[in-house]
Amino acid sequence: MTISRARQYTDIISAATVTAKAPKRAYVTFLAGNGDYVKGVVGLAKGLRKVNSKYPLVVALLPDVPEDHRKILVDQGCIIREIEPVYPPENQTQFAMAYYVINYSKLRIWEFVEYSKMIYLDGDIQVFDNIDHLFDMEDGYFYAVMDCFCEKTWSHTPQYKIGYCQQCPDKVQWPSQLGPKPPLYFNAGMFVYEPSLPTYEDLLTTLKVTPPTPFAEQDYLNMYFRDIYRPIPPIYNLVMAMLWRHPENIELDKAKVVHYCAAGSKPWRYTGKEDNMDREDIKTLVAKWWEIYDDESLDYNNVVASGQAAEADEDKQSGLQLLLAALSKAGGFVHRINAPSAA
Ligand SMILES: O=c1ccn([C@@H]2O[C@H](COP(=O)(O)OP(=O)(O)O)[C@@H](O)[C@H]2O)c(=O)[nH]1
Ligand SMILES: OC[C@H]1O[C@H](O[C@@H]2[C@@H](O)[C@H](O)[C@@H](O)[C@H](O)[C@@H]2O)[C@H](O)[C@@H](O)[C@H]1O
Ligand SMILES: [Mn+2]
Repeated sequence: MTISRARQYTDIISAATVTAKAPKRAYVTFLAGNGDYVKGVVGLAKGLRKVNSKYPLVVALLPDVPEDHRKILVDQGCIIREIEPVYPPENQTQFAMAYYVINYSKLRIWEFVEYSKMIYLDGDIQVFDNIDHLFDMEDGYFYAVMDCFCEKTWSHTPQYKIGYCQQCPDKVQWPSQLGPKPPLYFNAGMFVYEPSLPTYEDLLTTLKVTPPTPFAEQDYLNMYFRDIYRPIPPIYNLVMAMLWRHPENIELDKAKVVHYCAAGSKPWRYTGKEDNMDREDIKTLVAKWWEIYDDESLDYNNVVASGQAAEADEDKQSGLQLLLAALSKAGGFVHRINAPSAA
């Protein structure tokens, strides 16, 4: 084989290895409307930066998110991806919250197949400790934290009516006359999943023939992934109501992810007037959220600038070392520079 042919093969192999990149991972959140949830997403982006997460934050946003909000997110280092809304079939359902109807649009994130694995986080979530290790959990499952049925948002359900909650299954036994105990049910504000086009297509097709229910896409995702759902500890999604509903299941100081989903707990709208919002732990969690949101050192441009400054400094240092090394070849000169000054 001639040299040039061997060289050709080497070039092809090196090109192939470059293109066969390691599978990509990212966090992803969802943003709709022109309201103040954009503050939640900015807070989340800064929180992930503060815990030195290795992966970027993708924001799946609806067409109604205004240009100035998109710029804010790009300036915070987010990767924005516009998605089309997903609506459930025509229905008379009374959603637990009227705006939940837009949450079906979250289903678009299964189309982000340039990523092999993603962690979805609601915009009203903050990450206080690094959770990158969750990406290394076994593939082929849907990981999320179990929800709680005790808030009045669940008053439409049989479990609420009889006082049953999966967080304390022995407190009120599930009566056999109501049929089988409900399967484990997760909160859809945080989950670890693998984007996949076949799953994406099937999610949208199945949705067309699935009557909507009060918790909208959360109910739907629970039904759809029921067979591969694996519960993960509540430290990965502290559903706020757990603090007063099941304090025995919570170790607040160990919570890595806090979900500001209780009524009145959204930090950017917090007044402290709603039920439970005057609790000291809630006030502390809201203050912790604002500490990150207001921390300018966590702004993407400042982090990049300080990184560039450090790099420039490093370059300067290594440049100086190179210069000194070159000079040392000139014999002795460097000793005078390095020689400790006579005390
Ligand atoms: O006006 C809205 C309402 C919701 N969301 C997004 O949809 C998610 C789910 O809604 P929310 O967190 O309010 O539901 P909860 O967890 O409080 O039930 C939010 O976190 C946001 O990411 C949004 O961007 N704009
Ligand atoms: O569209 C349905 C939503 O349902 C869930 O929120 C609920 C749920 O957590 C209840 O258990 C609480 O009682 C309630 O306060 C809270 O709003 C998800 O957090 C959210 O992302 C989204 O899927
Ligand atoms: Mn939420």
